[in-house]
Amino acid sequence: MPKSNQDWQEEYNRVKDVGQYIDKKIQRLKTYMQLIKERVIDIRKTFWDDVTVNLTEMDDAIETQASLKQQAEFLSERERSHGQLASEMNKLLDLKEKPYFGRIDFIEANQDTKEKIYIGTSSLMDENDEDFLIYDWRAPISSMYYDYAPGPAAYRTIDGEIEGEIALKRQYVIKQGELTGMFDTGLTIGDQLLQSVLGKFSSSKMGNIVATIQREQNKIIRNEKSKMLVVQGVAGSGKTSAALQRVAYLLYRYRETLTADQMILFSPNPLFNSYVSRVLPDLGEENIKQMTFYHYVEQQLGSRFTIESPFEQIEVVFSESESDSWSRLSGMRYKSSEYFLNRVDAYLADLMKEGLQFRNIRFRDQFIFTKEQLAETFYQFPEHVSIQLRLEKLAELILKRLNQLERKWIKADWVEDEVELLDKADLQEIFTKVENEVQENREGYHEADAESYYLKQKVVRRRLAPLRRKIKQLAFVNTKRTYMKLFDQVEPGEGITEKEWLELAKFTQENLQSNNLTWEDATPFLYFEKMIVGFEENRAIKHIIIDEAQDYSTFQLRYLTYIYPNSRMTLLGDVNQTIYYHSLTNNILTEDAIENTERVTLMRSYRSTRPIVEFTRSFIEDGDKIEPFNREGSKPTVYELDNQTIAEYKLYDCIDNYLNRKYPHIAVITKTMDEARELAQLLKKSYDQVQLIDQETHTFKTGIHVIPVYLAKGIEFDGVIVYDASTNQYLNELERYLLYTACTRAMHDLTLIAIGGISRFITEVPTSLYSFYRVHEIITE
Ligand SMILES: Nc1ncnc2c1ncn2[C@@H]1O[C@H](COP(=O)(O)OP(=O)(O)OP(=O)(O)O)[C@@H](O)[C@H]1O
Repeated sequence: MPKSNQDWQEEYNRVKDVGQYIDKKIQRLKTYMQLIKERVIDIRKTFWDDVTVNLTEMDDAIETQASLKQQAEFLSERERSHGQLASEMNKLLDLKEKPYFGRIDFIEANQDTKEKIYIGTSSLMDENDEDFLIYDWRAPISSMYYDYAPGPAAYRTIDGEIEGEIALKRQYVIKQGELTGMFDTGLTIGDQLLQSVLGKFSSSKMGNIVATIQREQNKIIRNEKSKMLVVQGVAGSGKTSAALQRVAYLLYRYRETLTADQMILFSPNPLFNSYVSRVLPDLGEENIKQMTFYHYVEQQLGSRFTIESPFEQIEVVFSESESDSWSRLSGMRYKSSEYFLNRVDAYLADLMKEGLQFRNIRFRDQFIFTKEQLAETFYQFPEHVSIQLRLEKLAELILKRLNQLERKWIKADWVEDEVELLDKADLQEIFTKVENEVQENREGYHEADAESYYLKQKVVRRRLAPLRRKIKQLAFVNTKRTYMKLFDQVEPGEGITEKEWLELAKFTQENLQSNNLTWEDATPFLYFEKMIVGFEENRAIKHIIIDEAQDYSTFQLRYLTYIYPNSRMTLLGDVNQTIYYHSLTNNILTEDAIENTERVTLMRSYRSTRPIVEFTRSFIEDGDKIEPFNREGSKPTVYELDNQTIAEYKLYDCIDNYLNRKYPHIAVITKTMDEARELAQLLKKSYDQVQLIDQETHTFKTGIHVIPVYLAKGIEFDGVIVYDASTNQYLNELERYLLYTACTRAMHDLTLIAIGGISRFITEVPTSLYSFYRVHEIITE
């Protein structure tokens, strides 16, 4: 729709006017903040002047304490309000740059007036605090901007649905407070604007998408009803983006009852944490806690076990073959299956009757309870009493026994010896205690005896403290040994032969025996243990968001629902980007079993150019259903090269090409960590800014990244080189997904280099969709 000059002028002037008004507010706020700052400095300086310190009498001391408390509260209140004003200031500074990005003109049903709704990242009221100059993108009325084309429209408020008509929908390009472009749009929000946003170079930090949220993404962002929201979205469809805008939306929508520390994002790797860390602060919200599931398991079990990381497990998968007589692969699949979960649950039920393993409780080589005695007492409880309750009762009993023994040990010789080792502070504490008791004038009180008794008691209690702590933690039950015994029962079950089961049992038990936890055992073991000793529930968490959810097992999901019982869940993933072997057969995104679930599917891919999407979607089943966003670019290039020397030469060539295009983020994606390490070493000889990404890398910078595919999850690069895309690297089903994941990281350019024959997944792609070169030798001058 052509815009008239008058329209343009009016909009141009409005941006200027709003800008001036924001400037005025900034100045006012600055002055006010300066005042508060001076006051805070003043209070700090004169803090002690305003406190009356008098410690002579008890009453005076109490008064002093109250006066101190009052002064400290006053100071922290001022500091807090300075903090709030600083956040208000940040919002205003952002609005000054870009006050709004969209507008709808809405005529409410049965009313004549047309309301112009300008939409930005936060709201702004006029001078009289009466009208909105800008509406927050999360306000109920703003939802129509994302959901409707011009014509009939409606939005929901707490009082019900408001119907009406959108007379105009407009988008703005505002740079540094100046209007530089505007478009009147139809249903989809500004193909034109989206084109320009998506065509830009990548950034080290993901940006927000509030100006161009698409309708189907808006469904995810504003979903409020579902206890569980499952999003299956193709690569680059904006799952992570939608998830983060959803967090911002929920924080706004429930600002009275929900805070950032009540939400957790489970992310695929540490690098991803850094990559998405700016989205929420840029939207004026605090970041929420982010962690990987591995990190969580480490926190829980890391002090007792060496835990294999999920990435180490992937590397094992690459080196194993299913045709081996027994491979860990079948174990991985088995241990993450619903079947195994049921097996574990059945075993837990059996433990109510028999089989729970205990540890001897000893103190200084003396048995307090043997494991047999503990088992006997445990199984004397009625069968219906839960394991956890029985253990708690048992702990009480043990602690009681310890109290009795403590009195006996106080008289022991070793205690006498150790009293000599007590330090000054300990002695002082006991002397004061005795002094106080002397003052109580108890009859027959003997000071020296009391001192000696308390000193010995101190020695015994100190020595007993670790044991008491362990007993309170129910550490006298041997969960490891009990879990190991599960594998003594010969019961192969689904998809696993008896011979395989025996191998699997031996492998599991040997590992556990030496305190090594494979990744496939980590969650089942954790689940098993917590079912016995009790889950540490975190009832404060109200929302958890799981990105790359396709890689989670049923166990992991079940576990999370147990530890966050009050939480809603948002699961986002893509079955075609599965990187864990176990998920090939049990993918939670495709399971129907999850109850109370709402599902949303995203089929449009925004990250990559049309030619890249057309190429990559050919690798996967039903790929033709993936809709590319119409952004032009060159076709992916595939090189089939005879040997490594030529391949390396081509690699340099491609990197030079990408560098010439000034791509800020270039990735050389390998299959394994070893390959990445070797290549990074090689490339560092010729280029600055080469960064090897491993599982410890926490920050994402500009430059050339050499990265194994499984660590590139969730991240994007301007130009991607897949090295090496040969048939012996990408052959089986899991490798199909890996190749798809690697290629879909590319925004603008994609090159695949294969040493020897190209992968069968590439040969399945119609040749019209890529440029192909076979090179036997490189001729240089
Ligand atoms: N509505 C949108 N407006 C602008 N950019 C968008 C929009 N939706 C997605 N994008 C962009 O597309 C790219 C991919 O988005 P995102 O990483 O959220 O997708 P994803 O589905 O999580 O991808 P993957 O599963 O492949 O990691 C990002 O650069 C994001 O900014």
